[in-house]
Amino acid sequence: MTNDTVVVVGGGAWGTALACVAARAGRRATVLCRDSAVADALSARAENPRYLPGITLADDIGATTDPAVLGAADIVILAIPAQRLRAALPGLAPQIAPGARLINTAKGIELGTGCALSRVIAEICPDHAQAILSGPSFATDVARGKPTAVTLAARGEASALDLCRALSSDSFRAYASADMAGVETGGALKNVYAIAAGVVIGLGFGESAKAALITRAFVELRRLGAAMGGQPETYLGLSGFGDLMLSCSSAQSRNFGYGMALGQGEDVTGRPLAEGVATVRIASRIADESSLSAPILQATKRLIEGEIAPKDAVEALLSRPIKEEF
Ligand SMILES: NC(=O)C1=CN([C@@H]2O[C@H](COP(=O)(O)OP(=O)(O)OC[C@H]3O[C@@H](n4cnc5c(N)ncnc54)[C@H](OP(=O)(O)O)[C@@H]3O)[C@@H](O)[C@H]2O)C=CC1
Ligand SMILES: O=C(CO)COP(=O)(O)O
Repeated sequence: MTNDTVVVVGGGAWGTALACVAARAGRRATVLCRDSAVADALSARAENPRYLPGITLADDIGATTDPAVLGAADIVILAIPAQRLRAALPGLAPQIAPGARLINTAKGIELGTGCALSRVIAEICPDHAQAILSGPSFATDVARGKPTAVTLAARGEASALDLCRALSSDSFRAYASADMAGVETGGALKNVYAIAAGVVIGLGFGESAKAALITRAFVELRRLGAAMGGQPETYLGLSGFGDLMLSCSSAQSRNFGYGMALGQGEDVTGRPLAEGVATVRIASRIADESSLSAPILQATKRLIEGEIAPKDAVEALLSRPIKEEF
């Protein structure tokens, strides 16, 4: 398989960082932006002042707003928000080269339908093989070339390994997996628990409480993920435990930041993208329909919907009946 040319759809923080990843791995990388001002800044100054201000990017990254660039791609990386995929893809799909492989990097579950994003992509691009890249990776770290490791899942070990090789470099290491459902659900659900961890810190409940929350969140995440088709061991890896840990422990995470603001009683309108807000709504419906116990997820949903105050949500979790840990 030829992997020379990578087109990244989405000129935001993650799309820009992933174009740097591809360029560092020796690929010809182009970002397909929606906004010509972002494309111009990337091309002329190797900068993305809107989404990654202050970071000088590799100067061999191309940028355009012309979807025709997809016609020359061997690999198309999708880096636009989860809830935008269904609307964005139909305009792009006819332009994508027939043999190109798609790698989705958005983290979420479709709100209106409960569909995994891989299903949304398969419905709109049925003839293209797809993969999922997910794991503990902040765009700012990755764009700066700081060491990062992620999971890359595809149907078939050979395909996953081939894509891992195509994107890995001395600062970015991708591990192959064949468990697309496990990698996808881990990335989507960790955002919900990052909001919950942010709430705990925003309330001033401290690091011990946060560690307890993360540990119990991990139990829930594995339970929900398994019900959505993931394999248990996948959640122990970078795209599961790794990403949960990162996102629940750093204010760099937009989901954690959203939760912290909620915990501090701030107005969250207009905050940066927090994918967990949509995911918690649909995941709570999925949990209810399958009668799965997910108290942290359900409390987070009630809190986000304004049905319960942050402090009461945490107290409700602590006052549940005493039971065995496992
Ligand atoms: N940032 C990170 O550290 C990481 C992010 N991710 C995931 O990557 C995905 C994207 O996140 P991120 O890049 O950070 O988000 P940003 O908010 O930084 O950027 C979103 C980008 O998507 C573009 N976009 C939105 N809607 C459309 C559309 N309909 N068609 C084309 N482009 C569109 C925006 O364009 P415009 O500027 O024109 O609005 C913007 O360039 C999310 O699912 C996130 O969870 C995964 C790992 C790490
Ligand atoms: O997914 C991420 C890190 O792996 C980015 O997290 P946020 O979307 O919460 O910023």
